[in-house]
Amino acid sequence: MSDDMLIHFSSNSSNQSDQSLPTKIAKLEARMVGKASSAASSTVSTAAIAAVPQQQHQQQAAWPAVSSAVKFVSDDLAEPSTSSDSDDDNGEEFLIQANTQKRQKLQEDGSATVFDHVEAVADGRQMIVETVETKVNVDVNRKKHGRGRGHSGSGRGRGSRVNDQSRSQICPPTILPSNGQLENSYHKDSRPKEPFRNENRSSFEEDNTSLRAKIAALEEDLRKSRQEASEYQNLCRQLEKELKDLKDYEQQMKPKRIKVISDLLISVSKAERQEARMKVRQDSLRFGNVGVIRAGTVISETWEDGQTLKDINAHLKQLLETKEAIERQRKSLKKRQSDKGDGADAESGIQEEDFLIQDEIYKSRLASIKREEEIILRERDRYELEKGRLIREMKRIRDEDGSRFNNFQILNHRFALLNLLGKGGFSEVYKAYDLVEHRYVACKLHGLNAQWSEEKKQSYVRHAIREYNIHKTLVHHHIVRLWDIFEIDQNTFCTVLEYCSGKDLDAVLKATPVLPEREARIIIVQIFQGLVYLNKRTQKIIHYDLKPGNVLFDELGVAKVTDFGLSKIVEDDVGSQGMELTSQGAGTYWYLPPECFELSKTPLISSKVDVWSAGILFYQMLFGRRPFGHDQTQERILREDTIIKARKVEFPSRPAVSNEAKDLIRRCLTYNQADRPDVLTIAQDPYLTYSKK
Ligand SMILES: Nc1ncnc2c1ncn2[C@@H]1O[C@H](COP(=O)(O)OP(=O)(O)OP(=O)(O)O)[C@@H](O)[C@H]1O
Repeated sequence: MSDDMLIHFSSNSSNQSDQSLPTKIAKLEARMVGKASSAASSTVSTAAIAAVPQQQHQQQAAWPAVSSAVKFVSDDLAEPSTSSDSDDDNGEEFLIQANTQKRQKLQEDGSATVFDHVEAVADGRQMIVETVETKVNVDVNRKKHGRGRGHSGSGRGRGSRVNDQSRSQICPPTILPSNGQLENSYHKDSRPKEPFRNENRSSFEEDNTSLRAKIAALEEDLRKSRQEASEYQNLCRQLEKELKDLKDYEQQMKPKRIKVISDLLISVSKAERQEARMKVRQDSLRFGNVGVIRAGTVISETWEDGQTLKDINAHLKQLLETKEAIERQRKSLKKRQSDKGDGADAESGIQEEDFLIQDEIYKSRLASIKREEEIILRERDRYELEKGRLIREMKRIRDEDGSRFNNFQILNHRFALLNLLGKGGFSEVYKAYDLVEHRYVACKLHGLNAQWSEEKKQSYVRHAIREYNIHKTLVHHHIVRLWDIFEIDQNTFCTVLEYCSGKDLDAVLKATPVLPEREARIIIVQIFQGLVYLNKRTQKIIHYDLKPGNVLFDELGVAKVTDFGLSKIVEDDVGSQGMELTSQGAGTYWYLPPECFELSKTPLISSKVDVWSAGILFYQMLFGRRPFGHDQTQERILREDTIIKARKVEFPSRPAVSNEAKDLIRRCLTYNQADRPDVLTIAQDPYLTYSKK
C-alpha cells in the first residue's frame, strides 16, 4: 500500500516535471533505499526494495496521514510536496523526516492541541478552515454579514475581504485526514505554540481595531445619510406645499385669465365687425347697394349699382358711341369713294390717296377703341366679382346681426364664440376660440326646425350624432378635424371643427372662375389623398357630398374636405356592386353620378360616387363651369334627367388644358359605374401621382 501511495504521490507531484514515469519510479525506489544507490539500475532497484521494510516500519504510523494529505492537497496547494518532488535531494529527506516529525509533534501536543475543531472543505483547489480561536473573527464576520455586506462564499464586499484576510492570517492551511488524525504542514517546523498565539492575538487586535474604525466610519455615514434623508423630506414637503400653492393660485387665476383672453378676443372681434361694416359701406358706394322698392303693398329688395360701376358703364357707353360715329364716318367715306368712281363726285377734287389715308385714320381709331373697351370690360368683370363678394358679405353681416349667438357667448365653458363665418341650410358657423386648447376653432351650430315634430327632431339628432361619430375618428391632413360635439339646448347642438382660415373652394371659384391647370391639379390631388384615406380604413366611407363649398383651405393653402353630413359607412358585407342608397334625392345634383338618379330600383353606390364628383370639381376648376347642367337649377336637372343623359363629357377649346388632365376627367366621368375606377385605382393615375407615364 505504501508503495502505491508513494507512486501516487510521486506522479501527482511530478505533473509539471518532464521526467518519464519509469525514471521517476526508479528515483523513488532509490529514495526509499537512500542516497547510496545512485545508479538507477534494475538490480539496484531490487536492492532498494529489499531495504524498504526497515524504513517502512518507521514510517508506518505516518503513512495514512501522508497518503490522505497527498490525496487532499491539490497541485497548487501541495507546494512543499512539489518542491520535494523536484530532483533536489533535500526534498527527499524532507518527505520522510517531515512526516516523522509531525507524528512526534502530534503525540507531544496530545490533547493540548491548538485546534479544538478543524473543518476542511476542499473542492480540489480550496480549503476553508475554522477554529475556535477564530471565533471572535467569525462573530465579527457574522455581524458584517448581518449588515448585508459581502458573502461568505463568493462575496467580495468590505466584510468579506476582511474575513478572508483574517482567515488567512489566523488559520494556516490545515488538513483533516480521513482517519481523523491531524496534519498541519505549517507545524512541520515545530514552532512553539505561545508565539503563535501571541501572533494571532495581535493580529486579532489589529483586525478588531480596523473593524471598529470601519464601524465608526459606517456609523458616521449612516448618521449623515439620515440627516440628508430628513433634509430631503423637509425639502419634499416644502416643494409639495409650493406646488399646492401654485395649483391653488392657478385655479384662482384661471377664471381671470380666461376673462382677460375672452375680453381681448371680444374687443378684436368687435373691431373686426366694425371694420367689416365700414368696408361694406365704402364698397357699397363703389359697387352698389340693396335698395327697397315698393310696388303697392309689396316691398321687395333690388340691387342698385354703385358709382364705380356706373362710371365703368358710362365709359363703355361712350366708347360704344364713338365707335358707332367712326363707323358712320367710314361708311360715308366709302360711299364718296365709290361715287367718285362713278364720276358723280368728280369735281370735289379728293384724290384716291386721301380716301385711303382717311380710312386708315378711322380704322386705327376703331382699333384703339376696341383695346380700351377690352380693358374696361375686364375691369367691369373684376368689379362684378367684387360686387358678388360684397353681396355675400352683406348677407353674412345681416345673418350675424340676426343670429341669436352673436353676443360673444362661451359655449360648454370652453368655446368663446367670435364672428359668424357663414350660414348654411340648417346651420350657422362661427369662428371661435378654444379656451382650453388655446386655438381657433369653427363652431357649427345646428338648429333644428322649431316646426318639426319631436320624432323628426330626435331622428335628426340621432343621424347627426352618428355622422359626427364617424367624422371624429377621421384624422388626416386633407380632412377637416372634428374636435367635439355637444348639445346647446333642445333645438340646437354644436360641432367643433378645425378652423380653416382660407376661403372655401366655392368662394375661390366665385372670385376666379378659371384656375391655372397647375393650381387646379394640386387641389384635386389633395382631395384624392383625403379620399384614399377614407377608403383605406377598416370602415370605408363614401363622402357623397363633394362640392366646392365642402373643400376648405387653411392659412397655408392646404385643401381639406369637410361636411360629412351625407357620408355613408360601407359595411363589410356589401357586395361588389356597392351599398344601397337610402337617402336618394339628397346632395347637390351637379356633382352626383348617374347611378344616384336611378329610379327603377334602389341604387347601389360605392366610392365611385366620390370619383365622379371629384371629376366634376376638376373640370369646373379648369373650365370655369360644370360639365353637366351648369346653368340649370336643381329642380330642372331632375326634371330633364340631365345627369342620366350625361353619357359623354365635352371639353371647350379654351382654356387650353393638357391631354393628361382631360384623360383623368374622362376616367372619373365614366358613365357606367361598373367601368368607372374606384378611389384607390384612380389615385394611381400618373397625373395624380406626378409620375411620368
Ligand atoms: N371649419 C371651418 N373653418 C372655417 N370656415 C368654415 C368651416 N366650416 C364651414 N365654414 C364656413 O362657414 C360657412 C357655412 O358653412 P356650412 O357648411 O354651414 O355651409 P354650406 O356648406 O354652405 O351649407 P350646407 O352645409 O347647408 O350645404 C361657409 O362659408 C364655410 O366656408
